[in-house]
Amino acid sequence: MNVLVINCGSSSIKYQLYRMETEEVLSKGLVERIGSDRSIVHHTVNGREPWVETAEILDHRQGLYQVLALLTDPEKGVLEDAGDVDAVGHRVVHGGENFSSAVVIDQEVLRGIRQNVDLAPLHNPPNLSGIDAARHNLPHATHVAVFDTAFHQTMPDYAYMYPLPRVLYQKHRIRRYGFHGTSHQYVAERAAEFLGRPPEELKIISCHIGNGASCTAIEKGRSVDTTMGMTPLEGLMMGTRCGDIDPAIVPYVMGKEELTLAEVNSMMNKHSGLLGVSGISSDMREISEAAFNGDKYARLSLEMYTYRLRKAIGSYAAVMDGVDVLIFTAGVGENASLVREWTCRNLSYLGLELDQEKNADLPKGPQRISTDRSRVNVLVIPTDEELMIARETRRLVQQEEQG
Ligand SMILES: Nc1ncnc2c1ncn2[C@@H]1O[C@H](COP(=O)(O)OP(=O)(O)O)[C@@H](O)[C@H]1O
Ligand SMILES: CC(=O)OP(=O)(O)O
Ligand SMILES: [Mg+2]
Repeated sequence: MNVLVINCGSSSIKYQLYRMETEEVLSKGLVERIGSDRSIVHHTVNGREPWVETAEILDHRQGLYQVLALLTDPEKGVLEDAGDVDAVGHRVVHGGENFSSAVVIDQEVLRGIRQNVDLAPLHNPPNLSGIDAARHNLPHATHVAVFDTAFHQTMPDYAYMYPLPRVLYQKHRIRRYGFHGTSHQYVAERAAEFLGRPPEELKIISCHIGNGASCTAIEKGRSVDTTMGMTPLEGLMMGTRCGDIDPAIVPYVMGKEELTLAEVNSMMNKHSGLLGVSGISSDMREISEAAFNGDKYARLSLEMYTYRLRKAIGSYAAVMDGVDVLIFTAGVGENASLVREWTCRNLSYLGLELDQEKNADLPKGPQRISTDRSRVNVLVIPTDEELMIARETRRLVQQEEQG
C-alpha cells in the first residue's frame, strides 16, 4: 500500500510518499511560495540529492499536480502512475470537538472541518485547499484526515474550560483544544516502547519544541492537559509566538499603539517569542550562538524560554501527582542540548538528574539523557508526525476494506 502524506500551509505543500509494507519513505519534498510566479519545488527520492526547480504555481491544485508529475516522472519519480497512490493522509490542524480520532474524508467530514475554520483561520483553510487538490488529482484514492487536536480530546472539562462566562463556550465553542497531538502521541508511544513498559503504567510529560511549541501531560497513554489552547498561541514561549501573557495587555497595547485587531494578532503570532525578545531571530541555533557570544537579549530570551518550559513541566508533575518520563522532541528538543540542560535545572525535587555528558553528545535515534539514579527518565525521542499520519491512514483503509 502506497500512502501519500500531505501537510498544507497557506503557501506550501509538504509531502512524503510511504510504502507501508516496510514503512519506507519512497520520496518526499516541499512546494514553497504557492501563488507566486517563482514557486520552488524541492523533491527527493530515496535520500538522493534533492531536485529543485522554480515554476509558476498558482494554487494548491496546481502544486499537487506538479508533485504527482514528479512522483510519476520516469527519471525523478518512483511510481508508474498516479493510480499507484492508494491513500492520502492529510494533516488537519483543528478538528474542534467534532473529531477525536482520524477519519476517512467524506462530505460530512468536510463540513465538520469547515465548521472549525473560525477557530483556526491560519491553518484550516490551507488544509481544506490541500484536501480539495488531492481529491481532484487523485479521485480513486482513499483520503484520510488526521487532526492535531484529536489526541487532546481526552482532557477533562476542568482542564479545557476557560474561566470566562460559560455562554462563550456554548455559543462559540471557546475552550482549550491543544495541538501537536499527533507528535505527542507518537513520542509517548515510542518512549513506552523504548523503556519496555506499558503506556498505561506511565506518567509522561512531553515537550514538543520546534517553531511552534507545546508541552503535554500524558497519563495512561491519554492526554490530560496541554499548554496550547483554543489556538496554537497559548502556553509556552515559541519562536515567534508569545504564549501566555496577561490578557489585559492586548486592549492596553491596542490603545497605546493604535493597533488594529489584525495588527495585535500579528504582533503576538509573528513578532514575539524568541524573535521579539532577542530582536535577532526565531531560530534557536542563531539565538544560542548569539547568547554564547555574549548578546544580552539573546541570553534573556533563552532564559525566559527555558524558565517558562520548566514551569509547565512543574505544573504537569503537580497535575499527575508525579512524573516517570520527560520527553524532548521536535527541532529544538531534539537538537538543542543547552535548552534541555537549562530546562532541567531545579527539577531535582522531582528526583530528576540529567547526565550532562549524554545530553551534550547525542547519537541519532531515541536516547536516555538522565543518570541511572534519576527517578525520572529523561528521553530525547525524534518525532515523526508524517509516519504517524501514514499509519493512521493505513489503519483506516484496512478498517474500510474489512467493512
Ligand atoms: N542543531 C540545532 N540546534 C538548535 N536548534 C535547532 C537545531 N536544529 C534545528 N533547530 C531548531 O528547531 C526549530 C524548528 O523546529 P521544527 O520542529 O523543525 O519546526 P516546525 O514547527 O516548523 O516543524 C528552529 O527554531 C531551529 O532553530
Ligand atoms: C499547531 C502548530 O502550532 O503547528 P506548528 O508547530 O507546525 O506551527
Ligand atoms: Mg513540526
